[in-house]
Amino acid sequence: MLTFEKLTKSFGTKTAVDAVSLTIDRPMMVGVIGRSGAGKSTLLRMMNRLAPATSGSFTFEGRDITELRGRDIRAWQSDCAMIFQQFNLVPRMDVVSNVLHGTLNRRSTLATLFNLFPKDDIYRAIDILERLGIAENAAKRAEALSGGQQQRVAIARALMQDPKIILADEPIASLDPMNAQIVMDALRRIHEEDGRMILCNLHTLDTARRYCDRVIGMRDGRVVFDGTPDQLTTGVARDIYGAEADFSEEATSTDISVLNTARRARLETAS
Ligand SMILES: Nc1ncnc2c1ncn2[C@@H]1O[C@H](COP(=O)(O)OP(=O)(O)OP(=O)(O)O)[C@@H](O)[C@H]1O
Repeated sequence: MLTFEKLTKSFGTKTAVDAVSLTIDRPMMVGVIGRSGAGKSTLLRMMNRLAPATSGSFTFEGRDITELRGRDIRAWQSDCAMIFQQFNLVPRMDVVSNVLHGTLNRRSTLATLFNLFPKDDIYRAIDILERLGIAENAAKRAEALSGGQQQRVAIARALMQDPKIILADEPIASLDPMNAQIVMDALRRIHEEDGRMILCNLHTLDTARRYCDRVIGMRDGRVVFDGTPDQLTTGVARDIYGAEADFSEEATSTDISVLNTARRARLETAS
């Protein structure tokens, strides 16, 4: 269904993604983990065609996405929606208009200019907001919402495109543990209920283990692990993160109870 064949991206002499080859043969929730600079964002940006590949290919349902040009790239970006760590909403615009902007790729410039949206799209946007539990905020400015609510607006905007794939680049990195959980629960539900494929860059091991069907570990642009969450042992994680013997899983955790335990342990050691 989705195949990477020696997909590579270089910036000058730096190879950010180095000959990545893998296949994802059915819609699943895939977590991509690795330390900062491992190439996770660059991989997703190439998939979405926000960045062109230097070499290699990426095919979806038999179509080489790296070969697309112009209008075909925009059509692909509708099928393959992306959400970001910083939400990328229009802060002063109301929530429902932000969600409706998910339809920009299929609307005329004039309609966009005057913010004209078909009634059916408005109803659909509100339905999606309802599904994500934030419909009561539809008329508020995006900037008035909490981070977790804003990320759910961004997910709603992505769903408005009715995408086959959702790419999430560190979707919970700016959120507190409680909101992180709400956003990850929403993504998991969207995968399970709609059968959409979700690829999610994650900083934290426990989130990858808890929510993903498959985990891909990257190090220095290469895939160094590709397996199920239960194969992701501490030893494997240490290898992915290139960490020393003092590597601690808690350092990559967003789970409230794990954080509290780690904090307690640190306090006990200090006293
Ligand atoms: N536009 C760019 N120009 C030059 N180098 C870049 C560019 N984008 C990324 N890089 C480099 O490519 C490498 C991979 O970066 P990338 O952002 O993909 O890593 P990452 O795993 O997503 O890290 P993080 O978790 O910090 O976002 C890094 O060394 C980075 O400095």
